Amino acid sequence: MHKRNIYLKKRPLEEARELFSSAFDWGKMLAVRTVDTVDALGMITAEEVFAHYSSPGYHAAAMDGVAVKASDTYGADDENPLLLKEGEKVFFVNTGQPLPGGADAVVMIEDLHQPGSGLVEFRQAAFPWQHVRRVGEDIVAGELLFPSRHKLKAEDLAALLQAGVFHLKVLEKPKVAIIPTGHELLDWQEAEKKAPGPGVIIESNSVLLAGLVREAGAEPLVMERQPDDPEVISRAVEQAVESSAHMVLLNAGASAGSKDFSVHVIGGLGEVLVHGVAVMPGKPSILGKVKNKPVIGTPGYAVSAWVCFDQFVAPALAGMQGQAPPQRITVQAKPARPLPSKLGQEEFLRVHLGRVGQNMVATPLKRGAGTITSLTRADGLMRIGVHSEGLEASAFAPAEILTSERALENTLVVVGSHDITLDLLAGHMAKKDPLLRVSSSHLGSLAGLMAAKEGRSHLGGTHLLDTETGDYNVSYIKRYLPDLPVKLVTLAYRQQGMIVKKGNPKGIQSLSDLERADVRLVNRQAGSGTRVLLDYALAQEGMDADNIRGYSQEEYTHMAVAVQVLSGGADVGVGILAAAKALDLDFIPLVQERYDLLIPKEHLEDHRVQVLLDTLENPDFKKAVMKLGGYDVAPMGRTAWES
Ligand SMILES: Nc1nc2c(c(=O)[nH]1)N[C@H]1C(S)=C(S)[C@@H](COP(=O)(O)OP(=O)(O)OC[C@H]3O[C@@H](n4cnc5c(N)ncnc54)[C@H](O)[C@@H]3O)O[C@H]1N2
Ligand code: MOO
Repeated sequence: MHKRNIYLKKRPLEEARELFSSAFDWGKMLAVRTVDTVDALGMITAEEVFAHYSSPGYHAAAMDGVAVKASDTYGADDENPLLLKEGEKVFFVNTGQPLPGGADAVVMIEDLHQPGSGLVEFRQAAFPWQHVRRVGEDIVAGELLFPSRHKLKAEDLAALLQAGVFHLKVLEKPKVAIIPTGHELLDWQEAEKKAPGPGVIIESNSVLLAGLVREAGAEPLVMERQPDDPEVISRAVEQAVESSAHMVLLNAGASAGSKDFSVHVIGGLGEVLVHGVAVMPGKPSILGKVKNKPVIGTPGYAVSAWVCFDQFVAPALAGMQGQAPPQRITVQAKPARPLPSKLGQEEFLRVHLGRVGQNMVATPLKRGAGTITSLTRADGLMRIGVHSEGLEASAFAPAEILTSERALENTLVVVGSHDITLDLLAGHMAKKDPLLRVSSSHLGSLAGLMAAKEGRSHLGGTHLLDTETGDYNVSYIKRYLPDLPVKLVTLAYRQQGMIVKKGNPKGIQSLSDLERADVRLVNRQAGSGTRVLLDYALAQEGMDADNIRGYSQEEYTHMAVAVQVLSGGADVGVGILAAAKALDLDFIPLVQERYDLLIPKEHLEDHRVQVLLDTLENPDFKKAVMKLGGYDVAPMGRTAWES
């Protein structure tokens, strides 16, 4: 068996970047070539560019009217109108036309009177060069238009043509070879024919990396996928290094698995500069050098590959093209909940961002390196430093923006209990206002109450049963938010019950079955309404949580509970019917409960909240919720209580 990798040394990110950047002469990697100006969009100038022609090349009328010699009009005013003869001293011109001999000013057609017989009347003197674009007003022949290493935009190409520069020297585009590796990978064309089975992964990193390469102004060369065989991979890397590519990305096999060969391959062909970086995701990144070309081992997990690209490849491609490393705009944001992080490594946390009152609130997305949706849904990145154990919910920290600043102002921030209708709601709200987005954090009802209290959300879902009165939410709000004016709006009544495998193989019928030795529960987190419900039901039945296997195994959403049941992590979980239906699981009803939205009154007039409240009146939305199953939408939008 091949020896497993042990990281040479986990380098701090900055040190790894420095080692990599100083190992190459980036600025000298790209050849220079001449292209037609019209084809040079996005290219980088290889030398200074000077104008050949002036623009305009002649004195031109800047307005429609007449050209005159200004001094011929001196003395004209309302009392002393001046008549000049057309063709002698006055010449009609249109915008852009050259001034006829001797003329040095243009009078706009609106300011003239034409009494007839070729005479033009002036009631105001013109001053020299009025409404005239003089030779070289814009560009003077010989002047510097662009420095070397300037990235050409559309307006730059237009200026170059005006200046008579029709061909110019640019840097060739960097070429980046991408080699996907892994026995388990399946091309999408094959996956289209038949859904991949266990152990088979649809190959998607090559499209991820190729896209990122393009966005960095370079050209991807996606090579054939390679099996987990060090000799074969080595040959492929060698071939890529010998090719016209300026850089090679060897994807996956970067970490310590028995089939992770990248570091041996790169080391065998050349030199490993860095293996292992103190970042997460992206830890197993490999930075190497083969025949003076950079060869990078990008980790197999998509987010890790993205971080590796973002931190090493993108700055390198910028350096090759004489550009500063890309830098994102940052905002100061408050995390919607405390975000603990491992000491000793920098974490790149993907977050939703949205403004609540004065605060920009950051809601963390999934943290796993294999969760590509944590990137597709991210508005920002919060970086938790190597020496930090995490971010506190009350403290501001910088977030790098991945989307537009405008989008951040259009996000409704929802923190509280999870309900599947909240996901539907976002789509229906967008029909009313396409710019609106919803960021939903599923932390449970009680955490939602706290977020509302602390100004970290616009609203939150809650379904906290008052075990004494049988009512929902009100007593909790009175206890936890005594001073916050709020409105409680009902979203729906919903069916809670036990989610079990299709066909109910364990024959679970009632709560008492949870105490059976062959039954394993997946629970919801403390502070969630569903947990309150289960604990209450157990107490009523006189059951002891200690006798329930899996009671301490917690999940944060109904869907996560259903996934555990589906995948065999548990036999039963308490949740809503819609979650069971979504995964084709069976369901044993327990109770119908009221699910409300808690809205602090200070946000009631907010446009985003208004759109939400309007959507609760929308029959299409109600229909869509009913279709999920297990919901009674009759009370949707009703005020359940207000303080
Ligand atoms: N014992 C240890 N295991 C792991 C460690 C470690 O330090 N010790 N590191 C973990 C970390 S962190 C990461 S990140 C991953 C990535 O490791 P590899 O670069 O070796 O990647 P693979 O194991 O080959 O693949 C991971 C994952 O990604 C999928 N994959 C690979 N290529 C593609 C592709 N082209 N398109 C889509 N998906 C791809 C692959 O199938 C795997 O599921 O390792 C941890 N393990
Ligand atoms: O650090 Mo790995 O890069 O978590 O996924």
